[in-house]
Amino acid sequence: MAHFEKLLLIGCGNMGGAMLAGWLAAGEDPARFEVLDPALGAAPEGVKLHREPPADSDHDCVLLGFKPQQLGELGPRFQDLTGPGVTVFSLLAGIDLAMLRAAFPGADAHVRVMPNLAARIGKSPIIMAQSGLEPAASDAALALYDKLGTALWLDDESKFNLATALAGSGPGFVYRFIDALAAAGHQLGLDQGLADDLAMAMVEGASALAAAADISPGELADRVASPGGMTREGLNVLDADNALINLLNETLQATAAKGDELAANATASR
Ligand SMILES: NC(=O)C1=CN([C@@H]2O[C@H](COP(=O)(O)OP(=O)(O)OC[C@H]3O[C@@H](n4cnc5c(N)ncnc54)[C@H](OP(=O)(O)O)[C@@H]3O)[C@@H](O)[C@H]2O)C=CC1
Ligand SMILES: O=C(O)[C@@H]1CCC=N1
Repeated sequence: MAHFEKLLLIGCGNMGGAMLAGWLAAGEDPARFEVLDPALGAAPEGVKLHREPPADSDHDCVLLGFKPQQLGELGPRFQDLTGPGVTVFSLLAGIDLAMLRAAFPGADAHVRVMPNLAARIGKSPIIMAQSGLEPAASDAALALYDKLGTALWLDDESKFNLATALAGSGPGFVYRFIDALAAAGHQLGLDQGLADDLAMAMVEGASALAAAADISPGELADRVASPGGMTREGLNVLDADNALINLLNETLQATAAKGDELAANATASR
């Protein structure tokens, strides 16, 4: 039996919209998708848009793309859309499988999915954890999300918020880094436009090289630092007292902790 032939995306904002665009760009048939979003301007061509929960949809899975803070309010409204024969895929940060099972008890299976915005261009890591999928359905789920980048099962769900902080929120931190690098270049004397262009082009090339290289980013950093040269002086600033590592440690901790808080608040509001 085929799995996940018709996906109903509930909430097509920044992340859901990026995923839908990514699937369509990867050549998926738009007829495979429907969207439920009360105020969305328009769905992509060929994708049916519902303003109200549809009574006649033949979907076999939903993808929850609204905010975790809305679970208590919206969960009860979508019981009819998540009955037997339907798998619930959820993007809701912090909301764990036990909470998804409690919110959508009629569904066949429940899957946490954590992509990032690069799903739009097929370059997102996608972390997944599941409950209730048979092996063939599990393979089909992985294949569906693999079209948006690289999908993988995280065996230990207790690490999901931490993995989310690194890979789901991560682009936000990288964009902040690019901005900060450009701002520093400008403050020290480069024209703003030149600093912006150099920072962007540098990060694009450096990350492509790191992805293609057969040595680690740490070794690559050492290759950039010519003996007795300039780069080592800058690396010394980042490395002093583990400054950068400590900063990122704190960044990931704060981000992951917010996932626990979102879950606790959603539980309290049930
Ligand atoms: N942004 C990101 O990079 C990532 C986000 N996520 C997760 O994705 C989810 C969405 O986040 P994000 O895309 O950033 O947020 P957005 O606010 O951009 O998207 C949420 C969407 O849900 C819609 N919505 C609101 N109420 C309803 C309703 N009753 N029925 C259907 N749709 C509704 C919103 O419409 P309206 O705007 O009109 O209220 C909006 O289009 C969250 O759970 C988040 O944790 C996961 C990974 C990365
Ligand atoms: O900020 C958030 O909560 C979501 C989850 C990961 C990225 N964005």
